Order: sequence, then structure tokens, then C-alpha cells
Amino acid sequence: MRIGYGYDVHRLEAGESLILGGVEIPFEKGLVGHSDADVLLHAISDALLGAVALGDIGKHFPDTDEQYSGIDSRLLLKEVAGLIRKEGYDIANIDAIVVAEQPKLAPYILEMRQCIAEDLGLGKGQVSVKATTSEGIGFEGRQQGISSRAVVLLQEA
Ligand SMILES: Nc1ccn([C@@H]2O[C@H](COP(=O)(O)O)[C@@H](O)[C@H]2O)c(=O)n1
Ligand SMILES: C[C@@]1(CO)OP(=O)(O)OP(=O)(O)OC[C@H]1O
Repeated sequence: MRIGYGYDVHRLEAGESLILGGVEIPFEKGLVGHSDADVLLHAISDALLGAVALGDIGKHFPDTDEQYSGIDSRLLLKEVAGLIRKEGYDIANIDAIVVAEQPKLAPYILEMRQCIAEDLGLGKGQVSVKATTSEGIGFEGRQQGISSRAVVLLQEA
């Protein structure tokens, strides 16, 4: 068995799309990144890579490489899942949290879990996504950014 942990942050700006867990969420601001800036999928991807000591998504998909400009992070997640399988592991479960003052994410959580489960070939019972505010403090609380943390457990295939 292997455990992995991932953390990511992206900046919030007006005029950008807000995509979390593969789901586009209507909001006045969105996340800025080289890719689609899906901070939740990035945290999960980093947790998966970390579990098999394969570095992080910045190593595999450098933000200096034009081929990843604006890329759908679901494609990156699927590629990471392939690397995990190549190392001889299956995903037992994922637990992730998004720290966002706004918007209210509860209505979108089920769809996020379904997207992630579909991309990783899992049941939605193996994928947990949670949300919390930052109680108005810190960069998330000031709505300057959104962060995400994820933990994954892998088992030998
Ligand atoms: N962006 C968010 C943040 C939180 N939620 C849900 O609201 C509940 C209360 O949040 P606290 O920060 O007071 O813990 C929490 O349990 C989340 O389910 C949300 O939907 N969207
Ligand atoms: C995903 C990648 C690649 O497009 O870019 P960003 O969207 O900037 O995301 P980040 O979490 O900073 O790091 C990984 C990157 O190399």
C-alpha cells in the first residue's frame, strides 16, 4: 500500500473560468493558470504522483511547455492514472478538500466526484470531495485564490 498527499493553489481573477473537479461553475471570477487551473484535479494528480514517488505535475507537465497551455486538467489526470497503473498500483480511495470562500460548491460536489471517478476508472464511493470556507481569513478568505488538498491510498494491482 502507498499513501500520497497533494496541495495546490491558483489565483482568482475576474474574466476567467472557474473549473473545479472537471466541472465548470458559474461565478464572477475564475482561476488563473497555464492550464485550465483546475486546482482540485491538480491536488489529486500530485497526491497520486507522490504516492509512487514520481514527483509532481509540474515535473511531468511543465508550465513552460506550450502543449499544456489551456489544457483540460482531466487529460493530465488521466495521464497520471496511467503512470500509477504502470507502477503496478490501483487506487483504493481519494479524499480531497477545496478551500473557497465563494461560490457555494455543495451543489457541484456530486458532479465533481463523478467526473473524477470516470477519469480514474473508479466508483464514486471511492472519491470524496469536500468544501470549506476559510472563515474570511487568509488568501482564500479574501477571495484572492482557491486551494485544494488531497490524500490518496494505493494498493498493489
Ligand atoms: N465554497 C464552499 C465552502 C463551504 N461549503 C459548504 O458549507 C459548509 C460550511 O462551510 P464552513 O467553511 O463553515 O465549514 C461546508 O460543510 C461545505 O459543505 C460549500 O458548499 N462551498
Ligand atoms: C498544470 C500545469 C501545466 O499546464 O500548469 P498550471 O495550470 O499553472 O498549474 P500548476 O498547479 O501551477 O502546475 C502544474 C503545471 O505545470
